[in-house]
This record gives sequence, structure tokens and C-alpha cells, in this order.
Amino acid sequence: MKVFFSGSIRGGRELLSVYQHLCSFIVSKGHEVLTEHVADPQVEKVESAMTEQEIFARDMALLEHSSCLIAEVSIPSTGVGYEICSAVQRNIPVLCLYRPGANVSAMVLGNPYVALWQYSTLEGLDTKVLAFLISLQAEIWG
Ligand SMILES: O=c1[nH]c(=O)n([C@H]2C[C@H](O)[C@@H](COP(=O)(O)O)O2)cc1CO
Repeated sequence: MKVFFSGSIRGGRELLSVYQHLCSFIVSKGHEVLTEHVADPQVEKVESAMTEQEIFARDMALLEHSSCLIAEVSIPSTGVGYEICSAVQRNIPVLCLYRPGANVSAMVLGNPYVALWQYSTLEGLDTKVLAFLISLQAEIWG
């Protein structure tokens, strides 16, 4: 499946290693991450060669081709929130992941249209992500 991974960039990069782990894990299970740039330590430098309009248009086009969106929402990020809302409006399944103690918005935690998962370990994260992907494949393939 084509996965749109969403994680904070301008909101803060403290969880970059988690984003890298998630993208590698998803790929290791045979899926494609359309937004690998989110886990690139150089993303801000690389994307500074793009206009804001080009970044927006590229990401919205990628979302249109995505089977699902997986977001790490522990760090508040305007872009991540926008992408989640855009996916929900397009009926694209969404899984939001967050760490204990994270100050996650009620627009996510109280949102009946997204799946939520609080994780304390990377192993727990992997288990949930895999279960989410398998459940979607089962839906698609019947
Ligand atoms: O340079 C960028 N490239 C890019 O793809 N994004 C998208 C992907 C991320 O999931 C999300 C991050 O938003 P923010 O920068 O507001 O934290 O927005 C965001 C930026 C910068 O806002």
C-alpha cells in the first residue's frame, strides 16, 4: 500500500528518530512511504529549494495517491493537523500515534474519524502500525 507518513517539521524535529524508525518499519513490511522526506534529517535544507506553494502542492498530490495516512502527533504541528483533516475529508483512513504525556489536541483525541494509539515503546508502535496496515489490506482485498 501507499502510505502517507505525517510528522512535524517546522513544529519541531525532536522525534526525528521515531519518524525514521516508522518509515523504515513500514517499508520493511512491503509498503511504500510516499513522504519519506518527512524522516530526512536534511528536509528543511532540501525543501528550502522549493517554494511554499510547491511543497503544499506536492504533499496534497501525494495524499491523493495514498491508501492511508499514519501520523505521529506528539509534537503539535500545523502541517500534520492539516494533513490529517485533509485525509479525513477524502475518506482516507488515518492512524494517529502519540507518546504518553504528549499534549495532543482535542481535534485529534476527540476525533471519531481517526484511529488513535498511545505507545511507550517502539515495539508497541510497530505492533499497532502493522495491525492497522493488515486491517486495511483485509478491507481492500476482502
Ligand atoms: O518543508 C515541508 N515539507 C513538508 O512536506 N511538510 C509537510 C509534511 C509534514 O507531515 C508536515 C509538517 O508540518 P509542519 O512543518 O507544520 O510541522 O507538513 C511541511 C514542510 C514545512 O512546513
